[in-house]
Amino acid sequence: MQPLSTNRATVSPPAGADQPFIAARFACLALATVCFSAAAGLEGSKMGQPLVAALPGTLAAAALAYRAKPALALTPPLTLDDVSIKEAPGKGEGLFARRRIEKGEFVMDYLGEEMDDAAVNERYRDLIEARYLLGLRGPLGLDQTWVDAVNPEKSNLGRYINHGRPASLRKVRQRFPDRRLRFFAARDLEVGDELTFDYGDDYWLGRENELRE
Ligand SMILES: C[S@@+](CC[C@H](N)C(=O)[O-])C[C@H]1O[C@@H](n2cnc3c(N)ncnc32)[C@H](O)[C@@H]1O
Repeated sequence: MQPLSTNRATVSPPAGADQPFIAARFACLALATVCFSAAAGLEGSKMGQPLVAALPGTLAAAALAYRAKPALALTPPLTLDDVSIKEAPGKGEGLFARRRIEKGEFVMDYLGEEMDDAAVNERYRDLIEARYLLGLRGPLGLDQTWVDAVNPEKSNLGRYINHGRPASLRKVRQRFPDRRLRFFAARDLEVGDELTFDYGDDYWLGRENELRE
């Protein structure tokens, strides 16, 4: 887990920061395709053998390609130089752009206290009280890690991002090397635009009356 305090670093990320990851993904896929084609093109009538031989490498390259985007090092997260915390009518406080944020730019992760089911049950008798709690499912949805950003001292600016639909941020769920939710700009944001992500329908069950899209 990264440091949890609100990030006030002054470094601003360059625009279009997720383009290298898209390039990496395509490069890996291209490599996988080349390996596969080379193996499949080997002489002989037993096509099955080279195909089987190429399979592990192809799968590994495809997995790497799939994971490359979120797992590679990113530009620094946005700070209070780039965004501000302001009143968002009907939603409490929210996060707003202080400068133009370009589509594809890395915004930040959702950081907070990492908890297991037992810790969550101990903290909250009813999950409706858990307004800053995010569940990150593992492979096949078998286990779940919780991130609770209720404490501003143990979370980051991600806790101020309100729900929106359509959202101005795109979510990327990272599972490797650690589990986290990352935000990228889904479109160009102008100064004053609100940063939002889609919380999902489940979040609003029992809270329907509060919702302002
Ligand atoms: C993670 S917090 C977001 C930051 C919060 N607005 C604040 O002031 O700290 C989630 C809570 O914000 C409010 N909220 C977020 N998006 C909303 C929306 N679209 N409509 C109404 N309330 C919203 C709800 O109270 C929700 O439980």
